[in-house]
Amino acid sequence: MNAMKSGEAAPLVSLAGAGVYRNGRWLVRGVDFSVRPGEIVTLIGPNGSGKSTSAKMAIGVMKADEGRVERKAGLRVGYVPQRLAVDWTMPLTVRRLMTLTAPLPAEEVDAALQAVGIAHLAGAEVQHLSGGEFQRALLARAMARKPDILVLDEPVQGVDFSGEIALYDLITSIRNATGCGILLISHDLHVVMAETDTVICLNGHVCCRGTPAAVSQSPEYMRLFGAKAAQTLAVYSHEHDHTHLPDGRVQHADGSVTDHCHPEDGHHHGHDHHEDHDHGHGHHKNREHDHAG
Ligand SMILES: Nc1ncnc2c1ncn2[C@@H]1O[C@H](COP(=O)(O)OP(=O)(O)OP(=O)(O)O)[C@@H](O)[C@H]1O
Repeated sequence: MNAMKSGEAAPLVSLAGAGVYRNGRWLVRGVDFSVRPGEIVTLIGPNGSGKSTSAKMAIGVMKADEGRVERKAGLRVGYVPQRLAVDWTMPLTVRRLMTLTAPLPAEEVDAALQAVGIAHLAGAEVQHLSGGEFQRALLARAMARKPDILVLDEPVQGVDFSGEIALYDLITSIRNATGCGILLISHDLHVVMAETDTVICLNGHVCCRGTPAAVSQSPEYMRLFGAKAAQTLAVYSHEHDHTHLPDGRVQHADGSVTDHCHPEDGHHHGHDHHEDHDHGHGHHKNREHDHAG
């Protein structure tokens, strides 16, 4: 639990049993989570498991077809999508990128670039930026609008290990400085930002949720990743026992394919505050199912 977070603060966004249905199938169902001011929530899950869809539902970019999605009145959202719809054949400076979709006074552009450590690259062409510099430019662009919630879809894509640690440190310091809530989508199934308050693992539904295990504090982890990494990264250990195929059917761990998840599984069977790191989970019949919402 971090000092910035007020446990009493009303959620900025909250989803209850939310799902999206498109082109004859459910992309994701039964999604429950909320993000409060100062809180960091990380969505993980395999490709196509509904991470981006859930984040888009949370901020209203995609409409939920079931369940409830509530947002604080007047919520300001800073969204860094996985991909930008930009014509990369055209030269584009970092400064121009900052004002591409909405005007921003020059001094605010400079301040935002300064805050993410790339003030010296204001005149550089976006095409020439490294992966880490590009993600910083996108962060600056989102932060310049002083959002209540920052939604980052895979912010460490194309970034090496040390760059990843530096970016997570930056995200933490942005949270500490502004108190904004952060909804992060991670491409890594098992290693998440240590500052994460809640990990939500999606697999077409909420598969499990919990805090990142405190293994990052363990001597073994420090030996493996180094002390600096151990401060920033934590392991979230779990197993998936089934995969949702693109045609809507479900492939189970034994290779069998059925039309649905097993009926007793429900759409989501979270076991809150899953903190043991050796203990995988599956669709065990005797496990407590989370059908809230
Ligand atoms: N607008 C849409 N219309 C129809 N299907 C969609 C739409 N957006 C996403 N999908 C499908 O929904 C599923 C979930 O996609 P989503 O992008 O949420 O997954 P993800 O977990 O973020 O995946 P990745 O890790 O690959 O980014 C995918 O099968 C995708 O093809």
